[in-house]
Amino acid sequence: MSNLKTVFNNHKAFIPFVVANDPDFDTTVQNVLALANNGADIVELGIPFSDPVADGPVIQDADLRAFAAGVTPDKIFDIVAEIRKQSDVPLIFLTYLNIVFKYGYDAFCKKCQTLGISGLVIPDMPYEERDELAPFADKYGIDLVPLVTPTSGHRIEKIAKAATGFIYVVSSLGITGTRDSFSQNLNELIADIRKYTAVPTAIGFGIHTPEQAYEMAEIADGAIIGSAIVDLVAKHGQDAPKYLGQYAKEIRTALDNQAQQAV
Ligand SMILES: O=P(O)(O)OC[C@@H](O)[C@@H](O)c1c[nH]c2ccccc12
Repeated sequence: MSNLKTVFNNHKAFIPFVVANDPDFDTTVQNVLALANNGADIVELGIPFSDPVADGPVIQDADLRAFAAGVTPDKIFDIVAEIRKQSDVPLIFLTYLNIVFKYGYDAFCKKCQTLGISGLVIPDMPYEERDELAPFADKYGIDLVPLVTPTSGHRIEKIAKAATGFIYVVSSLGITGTRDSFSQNLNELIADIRKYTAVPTAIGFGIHTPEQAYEMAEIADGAIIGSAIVDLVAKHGQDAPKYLGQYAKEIRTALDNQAQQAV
């Protein structure tokens, strides 16, 4: 098991997402450092994929920019190595299963351990198929962070009982992208998860304002933000680190205010 769970101790976690190699190698490194230095607890690095079925247009476009700049899994490992020279912020990969399969389960997980990648979020790997990868993740101490959605229903028990690191609670049905409202049943969903595990929960999908982050932190242990950040990268290109830093500060403040309220 990795260091992920401890991030949540007495703290609302901020988990931003960026696409690796968008728009290039150096900017990705600087973006992650800007997020880490301004309040991110875990940074989720997206590995671009040709058929990202769970992703909306903002992240699809970022994947295309990353491909245009020549991304490969090994280049992403080099990005992580560069980040590691300057930061020990916990990192996780968001990747589709085919990337890991093609690289080789053992080789991929081993590389993650070497570079200090704490966990993997794999949206197209259902619970029922995790046994293929789980032995390798366990061998190298990598958490497989599962997704629970508003339609997980009776599957929540087994998903929660097998979870390590944290549980990614999907705020609403559909694909990634900013939204103005979320599923009405998030409180019940999280109460259901908590019947089976003490592993922390973080909500993602659609969050973009500090107010929404605050609201999600009332319900869960953390907030995950992707498209809003990727959108800043699209707008500002190589100047993005500055904007990501400012944005991270705003979200950090909102989450800390919520935690204060809760005391
Ligand atoms: O972009 P949003 O709506 O803020 O959602 C988080 C998200 O970007 C990130 O966690 C993510 C990117 N691609 C995914 C695919 C599936 C699940 C989650 C993701």
